[in-house]
Amino acid sequence: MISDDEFITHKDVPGPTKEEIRCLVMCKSKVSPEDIVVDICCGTGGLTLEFAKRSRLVYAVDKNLDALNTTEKNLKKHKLDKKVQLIHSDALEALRNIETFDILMIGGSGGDLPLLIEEGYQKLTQNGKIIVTSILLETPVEAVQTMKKLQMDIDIVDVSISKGRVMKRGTMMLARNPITIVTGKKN
Ligand SMILES: C[S@@+](CC[C@H](N)C(=O)[O-])C[C@H]1O[C@@H](n2cnc3c(N)ncnc32)[C@H](O)[C@@H]1O
Repeated sequence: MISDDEFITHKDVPGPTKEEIRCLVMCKSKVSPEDIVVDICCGTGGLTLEFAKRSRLVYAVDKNLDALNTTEKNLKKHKLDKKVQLIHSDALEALRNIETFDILMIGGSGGDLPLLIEEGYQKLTQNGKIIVTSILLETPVEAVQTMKKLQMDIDIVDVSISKGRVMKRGTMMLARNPITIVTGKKN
């Protein structure tokens, strides 16, 4: 796993998905070296880079050019740029133009989540997975409702991570936002 402080960041782009959450996403995705992955809403590239290390090809999509440029810088820094195709586009439009894939990662939806899941499902290979990570309460509910309609196998994990800061007097545990990870597998 790449440490959080090894990512180049940009003031107008949300930082990378935290290392411990990336770890869980990789575990839930069961990504393999043959897989094609689509990471929509790639942001700083936190998940794009982890998938690139473990798969055949990643399509990284973001509508914000600063985000794509930041992802590109991080890919170059970690020598993973050959594995990734960057797409500057709205998520739904990008999905409509990609033929097929094994894993669809949705790390932000801009309000189109059910549509994204439905469109992604059509292109997903047998046993392929759609993963949704969220800090909002409503997003996992929307994801589960849509995946249920599509008769996917659904796994839901909600994690609250605290990181320890070692100080002179002792160690202070600092809480981070709870994150929900919803994974749907196509039957
Ligand atoms: C929280 S960040 C993703 C962080 C990323 N997973 C990482 O680990 O670095 C969300 C990103 O989603 C992008 N985004 C939001 N709605 C979008 C949409 N409809 N189409 C494409 N990108 C979108 C934003 O521009 C932003 O860069």
